[in-house]
Amino acid sequence: MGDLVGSAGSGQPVAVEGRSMAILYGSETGSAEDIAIELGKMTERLRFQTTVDEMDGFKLADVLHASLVIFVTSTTGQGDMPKNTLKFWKNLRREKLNNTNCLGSMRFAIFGLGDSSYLKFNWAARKLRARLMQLGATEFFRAGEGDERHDNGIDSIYLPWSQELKSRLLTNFPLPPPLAPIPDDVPLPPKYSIELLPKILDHPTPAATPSLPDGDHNDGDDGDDDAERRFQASKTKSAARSHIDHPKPGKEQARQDWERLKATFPAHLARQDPAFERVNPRGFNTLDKDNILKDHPEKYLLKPPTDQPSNLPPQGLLPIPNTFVGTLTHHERVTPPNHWQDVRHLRFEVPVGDAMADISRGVGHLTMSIWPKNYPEDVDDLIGQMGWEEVADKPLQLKGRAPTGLYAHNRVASLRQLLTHNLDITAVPKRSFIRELIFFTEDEREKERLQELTLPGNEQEFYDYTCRPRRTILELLRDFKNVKVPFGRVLDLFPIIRPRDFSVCNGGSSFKGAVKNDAIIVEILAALVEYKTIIRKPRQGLCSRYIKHLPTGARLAVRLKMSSGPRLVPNMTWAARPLIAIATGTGIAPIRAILQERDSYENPGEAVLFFGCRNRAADFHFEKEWGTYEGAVNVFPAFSRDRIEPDPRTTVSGAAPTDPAVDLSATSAGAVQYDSHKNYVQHLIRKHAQRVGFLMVRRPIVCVCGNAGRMPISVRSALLDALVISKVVGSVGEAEAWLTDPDKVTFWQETW
Ligand SMILES: Cc1cc2nc3c(=O)[nH]c(=O)nc-3n(C[C@H](O)[C@H](O)[C@H](O)COP(=O)(O)O)c2cc1C
Repeated sequence: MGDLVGSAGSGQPVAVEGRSMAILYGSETGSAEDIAIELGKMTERLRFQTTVDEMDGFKLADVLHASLVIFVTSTTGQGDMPKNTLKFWKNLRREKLNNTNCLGSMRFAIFGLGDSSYLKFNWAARKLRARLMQLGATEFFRAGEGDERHDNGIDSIYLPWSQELKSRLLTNFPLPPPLAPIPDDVPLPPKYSIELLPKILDHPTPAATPSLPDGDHNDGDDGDDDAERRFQASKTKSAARSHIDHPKPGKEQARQDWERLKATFPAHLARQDPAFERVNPRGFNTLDKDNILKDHPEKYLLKPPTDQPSNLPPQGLLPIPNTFVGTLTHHERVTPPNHWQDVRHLRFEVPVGDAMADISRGVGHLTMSIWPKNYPEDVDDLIGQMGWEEVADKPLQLKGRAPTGLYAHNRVASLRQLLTHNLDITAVPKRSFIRELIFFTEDEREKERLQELTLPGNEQEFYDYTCRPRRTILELLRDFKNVKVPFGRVLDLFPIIRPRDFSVCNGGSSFKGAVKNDAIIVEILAALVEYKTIIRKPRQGLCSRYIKHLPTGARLAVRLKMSSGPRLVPNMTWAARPLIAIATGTGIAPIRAILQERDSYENPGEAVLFFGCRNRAADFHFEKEWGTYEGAVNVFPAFSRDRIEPDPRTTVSGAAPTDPAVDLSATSAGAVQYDSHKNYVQHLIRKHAQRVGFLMVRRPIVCVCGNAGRMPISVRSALLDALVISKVVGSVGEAEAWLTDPDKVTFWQETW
């Protein structure tokens, strides 16, 4: 971290010497990372020399060089730290640091992201904060705890917190006169650099993607070596269509882009110019507030998703570290065609080679990550909108640091390849994205509208325009037609495609029933995300659309990792413990894996499964399987949309199937009419309270998987009631203590 850097268009340096800020994040699915990036932009404007990276990207010693440190972390698993913090966290927890006051010089602030439906709300941030203070660090600003359960999600807490933090920084860390913060309408210098290479790609078609060399282990060959080699090698091949281009040298191109950018400002001057309206005689209807916010579906060129798009995303494997090459061997829609939800059962054959022993240890507890890709029609669309046709298929070299999670062979890719494999052009735009667009349009109305959408106080408007209709970046760019992003800025602007994690839904012999010795069979159950939004335009999640059309035989880079929390089937002793599983929808996936894994041991313990779905006929997943397990698995399905009637198949043989006359006065719900009108898992838990109580005193494993939100809260309350109803304890307070005592119950929740 060093001297003055760059210039922010005012002739003044961007950062002040010795005024440095390290922003360290821990994130599983990107929310904490987005916040860290946004905070980074804020502190850059306050002229802190700012570095934003995941915690594991920092060495503890380096962090101490920063004047101030901001930590942003989500909580995952059961109150656990996110994966990209584990190295840093381990370092911080070393015993030899105890009583050393080694962080005595650190001044920090922390923002946590969590979900209050979890038992251990925001525990990662709390644990981290406690340890930092224990090692002598000083908190310079109060901790913030965002909660997904709030009306506007994390923003409800984050926005006021960050505004207050900004004021505090301005007051407590004043800038030396005559410096002032960089105004919001002056662009910040680019962070990432890509330059044109003076050769064309050997496969300049939309479908062109680099492919892996031999072998099935995807090693993530992401080195910096000899970027030209591949192009040289293809020279003869592509001679017929090759032409020598003379692009500007990268630095010169970047400088020109930068000058052009700066020239579009300051915005307020243009806005005040009365001639502006005259030189823009075309109507601004599409940008008028009413049109933008009310939205007219017919404005969009996007066709509703068809069942078989003509042009599928290209196959081809990115050099993603620690991945294997999985081949799709089975792909089936398991819900009827007329059912509202499209759920897919996919099976992959994955040669894992030497990693077999490691992976086998995690069976029953694994997730599989898949990196989705964009469709060629969307990529073409964006290239057209931005006017990138000339450069779209030319090789680009990534210089310096690349954004976290961006993978390209030898750091060379065409713009089309980046847009296809790396950049999430159909994500719902974040506030920081919209704010950046202001710098890329010369149309004053557009600038003004973009600004309005991001102003503090306009959260509802922002939310109505982006999240509620789940508008995509592509669609937003169609609304703001004059936004032209220089291709060299794509890495600064567009989010990176993140892998989507799916719980592996098989275990035991089904998992290890290998075709070859070093191959395993991995199955997932994927509910495709398809929305009908308030603007009546059907929407699909990026990964859902990708999976929907994946043909059998497709080869994908997949990563297998252990879910967080305790391993639930590590050995025979654990397999023999009772299991109380509660799942809704595709939350059944990890439960099935656990049941199959338990079944591979002799004498697995008794299991009860409360499974919530809509209809027996539509989404009672794996119905036919439940009777085939060796161990006792008693399944109590709760069909929320079917007529409720006693079903002999759902009762426990030999055990009390229904409640006796119970005294409900001590339960949380008082006199609960638990199964008179509704049929959800929580009602069945109360109904079968005696069975639940019977298992609760036998040191069970309790798993809750499925939808986040009300479900885990209601289930918890029902479990507490079951403990009271079955007279295991005398009050809800005692039940609470029972459920949270790790010596009595192992509690595991995975909801999303
Ligand atoms: C599998 C899973 C486990 C979670 N566990 C917890 C938890 O124990 N405590 C909590 O407060 N939030 C928990 N959350 C909520 C996340 O912290 C929250 O959604 C956050 O915004 C995610 O941020 P990220 O995308 O940066 O990881 C969990 C979320 C998921 C999907």
